[in-house]
Amino acid sequence: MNAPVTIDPSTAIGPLPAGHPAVAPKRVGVLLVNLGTPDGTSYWPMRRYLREFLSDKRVIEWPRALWYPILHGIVLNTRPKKSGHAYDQIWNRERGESPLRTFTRAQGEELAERLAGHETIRVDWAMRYGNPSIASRIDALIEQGCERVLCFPLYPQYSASTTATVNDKFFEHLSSLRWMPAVRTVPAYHDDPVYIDALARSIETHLASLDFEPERVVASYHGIPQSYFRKGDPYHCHCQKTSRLLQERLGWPKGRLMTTFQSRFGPEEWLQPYTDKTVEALAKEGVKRIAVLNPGFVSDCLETLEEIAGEAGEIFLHNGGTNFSHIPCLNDSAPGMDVIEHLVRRELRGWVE
Ligand SMILES: C=CC1=C(C)c2cc3[nH]c(cc4nc(cc5[nH]c(cc1n2)c(C)c5CCC(=O)O)C(CCC(=O)O)=C4C)c(C)c3C=C
Ligand SMILES: [Fe+2]
Ligand SMILES: [Fe+2]
Repeated sequence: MNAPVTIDPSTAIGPLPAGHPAVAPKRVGVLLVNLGTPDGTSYWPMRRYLREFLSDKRVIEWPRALWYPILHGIVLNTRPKKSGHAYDQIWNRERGESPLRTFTRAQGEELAERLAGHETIRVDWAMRYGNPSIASRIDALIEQGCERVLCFPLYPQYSASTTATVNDKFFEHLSSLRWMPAVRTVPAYHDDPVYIDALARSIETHLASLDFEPERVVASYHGIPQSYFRKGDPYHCHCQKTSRLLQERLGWPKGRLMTTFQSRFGPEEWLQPYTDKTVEALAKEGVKRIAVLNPGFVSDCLETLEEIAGEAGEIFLHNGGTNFSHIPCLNDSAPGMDVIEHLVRRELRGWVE
């Protein structure tokens, strides 16, 4: 019988017994996770991405027996071409990837720089759907010696269809590991003062750069089906609270900042008022100048660049508006990184001093 190992492998004091696996230094990992992205805009990469995304029960809650025939029989035959065309309008050709991936990488790199004073911290980033996968980046963090990992779903407002599914995927991979790291997840931060202040500063800076003064500013959030809200998803309340705090922080009169919901998918009723219908109605009522921001998106992506900066702008101008401007997401701007850094430092308390 072998003699028991008397050294503490986590501190690696003393020589390891023959055959003992190499012991890495103790580190703390931070994993930023955003929604996802196809690897390319042509049919097959689009189809692979949409298949993974739209097979998620947290995203489409319909019974599988009802949804799968529609998904595989109709959606995956028609949507890849349509979505591929939309991605083509915004694709980052220099890097060969979607803007969401470019911005998420930039956020990861900038956060790593901001935390460089802490030798034990390693920062990485991943996508819930597509690449780099959450599993592959957890493995990479563990390989670097991370025994503790903070998972950061990059969504200010909680929704089961975004925050929860990132955490599901994170825990799914942990369940396959023999030596599981200790973990924490970053909660939604829809009412965090640092986030509200960053949004307000981004609005003020953008409006100051315009050669017109918008009569209305529209805060457009990604929608969810009404049925998810009725089942208890707090997303709608989180969005409303973000808008209220933002309006208070800006010191604007009631009504100047409007809240709307975009990106409907499928036949169900979604959260209202709808963004496209609202900008159309504003133009028809005689409002000439508006600006739109997307407080629920940490990075610009298909839904902000193509659907809002592109389509919503066209709808507004086509119906009588004269000036339309899209206020960029916080992305990797200094105020945006202040938010991410603030939340990560707060959640690492007790793990990193
Ligand atoms: C029932 C379907 C969907 C729900 C619920 C949903 C919720 C939801 N999504 C985001 C953020 C993003 N969604 C993005 C794209 C996107 N979303 C859906 C459907 C649902 N989203 C679809 C079908 C698509 C793809 C669009 C297309 O192919 O035409 C993106 C953009 C990704 C990118 O790479 O640019 C984001 C971000 C939130 C915040 C949310 C609920 C709160
Ligand atoms: Fe979505
Ligand atoms: Fe969209």
